[in-house]
Amino acid sequence: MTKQAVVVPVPPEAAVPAPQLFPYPPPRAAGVRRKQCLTIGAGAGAGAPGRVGGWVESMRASSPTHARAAAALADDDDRRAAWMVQHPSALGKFEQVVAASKGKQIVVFLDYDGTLSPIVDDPDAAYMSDTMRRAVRSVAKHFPTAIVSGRCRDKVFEFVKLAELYYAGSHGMDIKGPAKAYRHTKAAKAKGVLFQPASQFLPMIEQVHESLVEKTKDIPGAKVENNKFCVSVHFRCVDEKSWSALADMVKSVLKDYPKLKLTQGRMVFEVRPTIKWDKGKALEFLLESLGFADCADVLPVYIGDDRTDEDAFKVLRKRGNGVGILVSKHPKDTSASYSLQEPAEVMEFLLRLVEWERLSKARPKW
Ligand SMILES: O=P(O)(O)OC[C@H]1O[C@H](O[C@H]2O[C@H](CO)[C@@H](O)[C@H](O)[C@H]2O)[C@H](O)[C@@H](O)[C@@H]1O
Repeated sequence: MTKQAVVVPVPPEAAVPAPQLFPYPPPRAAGVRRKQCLTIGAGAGAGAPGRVGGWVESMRASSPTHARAAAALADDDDRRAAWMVQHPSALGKFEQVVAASKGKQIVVFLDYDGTLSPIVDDPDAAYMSDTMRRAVRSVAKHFPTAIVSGRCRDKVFEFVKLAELYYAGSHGMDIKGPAKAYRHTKAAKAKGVLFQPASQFLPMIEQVHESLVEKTKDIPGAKVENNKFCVSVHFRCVDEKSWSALADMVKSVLKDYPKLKLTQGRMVFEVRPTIKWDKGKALEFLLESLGFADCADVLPVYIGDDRTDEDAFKVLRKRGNGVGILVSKHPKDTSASYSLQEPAEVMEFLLRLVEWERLSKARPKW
């Protein structure tokens, strides 16, 4: 077993005080540094001198190889143990998680890549297993369930293939509900909901997508993905020596589009409209559409692995209501309260949630 694969158990209850659902401000785990913010605002597309070094550093930080090497240097085991105290396993603390739902309707929000499907080199081959699909289908039978993804909504639907779910594609900028309303929901408007707050950006995103494809075509391994209201530029398969050149190219395209901003995910640049809309806003929108604007009625459970999921974790913290679960094998600065290591653990958690709901007699239903 490699060092990274070692699961550091959460110390016994007696030794470690049970974490609050939402300790605020979120405690910083020892040795975990806040990630550099890569958002480029209006007009700052390519101008900032000396920024390329920062970009490459951040690109390295999103590479597991570098993260592992850095973690090893900084005494990985100790850091992980400290981090796990602050972000215990949602499986290990399952009873604590579901206890918070007493008298409330659980609503489940699931990120796709890295949460329901393993991270792979080819974004077009990020398939979800049939067993995971069955688990998500079972969850949706019991709880309103939404997929919240950076991908184009149609593409994520092609992977998930479950018509009974809500889908929020393009980082929440393209929200669609199932044709049939959930019996668990309280609001009629949840049925057939469609919300696209960035629709005026469509022509601009098309243009930028074309420019990025053209500009990056000579960088081996670079892949530009059109996610409808946003564009991804992947560098997972790009030689590290070309990362700086790629970052420069993306920035040079964006300098003509001050209404677009650049953020970074797992070995990917994400070009998005500057509108104040993200996965956190999508979560709030969906809760309201489902008739659960009031925190007293609902327990949102959000599971995700990426930086963009942090917007949703922050919303849960701000509401003081909900369970944020980060999928990660490594300590990361996060606003989530709990952790799961990988998609296989996400599936186990979902199945346990279904089983718990089946066995639960006392909890009121809507
Ligand atoms: O919000 P998500 O559903 O997590 O989408 C975020 C990005 O996910 C995809 O990229 C990531 O997964 C790929 C396949 O495993 C991997 O090759 C890539 O390195 C990851 O960043 C998707 O392709 C992007 O468009 C999404 O923005």
